[in-house]
Amino acid sequence: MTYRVNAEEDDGHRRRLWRRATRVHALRGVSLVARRGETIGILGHNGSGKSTLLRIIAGLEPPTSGSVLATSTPTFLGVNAALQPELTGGRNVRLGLLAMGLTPKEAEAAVPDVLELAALGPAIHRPMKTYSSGMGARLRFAIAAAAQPDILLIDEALATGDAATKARSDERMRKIREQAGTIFLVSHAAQVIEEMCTRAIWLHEGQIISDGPAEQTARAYRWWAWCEAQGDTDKARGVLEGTIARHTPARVSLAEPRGRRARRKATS
Ligand SMILES: Nc1ncnc2c1ncn2[C@@H]1O[C@H](COP(=O)(O)OP(=O)(O)OP(=O)(O)O)[C@@H](O)[C@H]1O
Repeated sequence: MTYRVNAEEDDGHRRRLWRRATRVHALRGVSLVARRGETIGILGHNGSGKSTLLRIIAGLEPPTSGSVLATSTPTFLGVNAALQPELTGGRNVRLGLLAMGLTPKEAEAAVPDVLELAALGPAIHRPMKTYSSGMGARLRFAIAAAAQPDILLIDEALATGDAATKARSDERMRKIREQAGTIFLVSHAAQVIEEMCTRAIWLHEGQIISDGPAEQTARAYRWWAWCEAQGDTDKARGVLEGTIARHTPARVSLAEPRGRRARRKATS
């Protein structure tokens, strides 16, 4: 996935500045197969391409090359765009549910569950712009959790909230996981990925450098992130190089569905 952007450049002495069209390679050569029953965590540092990958899977952005094939429409648990800061939490619940594709009847039926999970008390009657970031995150997560799609995409929804919220949302996540066929979960928190996922993918500078059991991938990522945070760049580089050396890129080849091939043979 390549973005075309206008970037500013100088001549090295900062005397002159000009804008030049340039390319950002957000993802490179990413191939993967996700199976029913998998909860796939996506890890990577800032700008590594996690959100871009999710947006492409969701169909919100067309990839520069390649394609996404899915058995049903992947649904993004992200309702930020639909919510209105001027409206109360309660009104935003209805708005968010409709924005996620529920019918007015389904939305009305889902409201009590959402309010219970958000647990905002009387604050639910206040405009959303008066909420703390944790309260806003709780409301967004509760709205998002009301959807029960077969392929579910979650971007950082679990990273916020106090301990009580986390316990409630973990419980809700478990239920969502039981109902959904496949889940993709983006998070910076390797521990969340380790606890919630069956498989994890580590993206580094737009490339998959590790794809395997969640515990194994998340631990390697956590070790690398810790070395980076300590400023131990040699050790961090060692972890990165070791991870890349151990990784065997997936060779994805898509066979034509049997029925169609058989039909084509029969008619040719
Ligand atoms: N609309 C866009 N136009 C231009 N560049 C973009 C756009 N969206 C993302 N990028 C670039 O693509 C790269 C990957 O971005 P992306 O948001 O996917 O990373 P991320 O891993 O989700 O980051 P973070 O953890 O900080 O949210 C970054 O270099 C980013 O600047």
